[in-house]
Amino acid sequence: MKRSQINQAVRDATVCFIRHGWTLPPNPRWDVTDFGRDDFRACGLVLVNLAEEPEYCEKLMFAYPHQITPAHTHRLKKEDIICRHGVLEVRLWPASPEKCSASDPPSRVRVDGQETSIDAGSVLVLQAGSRVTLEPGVFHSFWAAAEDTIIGEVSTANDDLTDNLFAEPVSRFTQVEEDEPALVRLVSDPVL
Ligand SMILES: O=C(CO)[C@@H](O)[C@H](O)CO
Repeated sequence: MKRSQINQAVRDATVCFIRHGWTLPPNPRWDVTDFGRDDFRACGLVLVNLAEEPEYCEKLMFAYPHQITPAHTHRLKKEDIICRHGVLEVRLWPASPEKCSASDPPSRVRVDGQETSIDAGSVLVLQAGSRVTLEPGVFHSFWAAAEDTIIGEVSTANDDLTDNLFAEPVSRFTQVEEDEPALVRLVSDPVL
């Protein structure tokens, strides 16, 4: 990604967070990625790592409408993905998507704490305030289905270097092309 695109995404996410009352801490830990696909508006995510403790983590995320986070699961992390504002759509598979078929028995996930049956590859629509609880091994892909969608994540330990298993080859962190000065430092930027 170009640094100018990253700067614009940080500005757009900041405006959206402020507009809906999500005040960031000083020196937020920004993470902006196109998952190596080089088509950020179609595939990408803006994240702020709010808490990064060994026992628990929290993130605040922003996605443009229909911008997708590609199908992945986690080796160890259990997480709640939360729609904080707007509408969030989450596609779920009990295992790697290419191993699932429509005839598989429905799997159980918890939505707002309630066990729910869901067919492999079907889409959950989360309205603001709702969350889905994902155990390690459950593949998920998500996107914003409305303007100003703000996404929360509360989880066990997060390690984006080693814990993501993507269904298709992607690169978790983007390669940055420096075309203007950086507005913020990303978690993936080299330490100077
Ligand atoms: O786990 C998630 C979303 O499910 C993010 O925290 C990761 O950073 C995506 O790679």
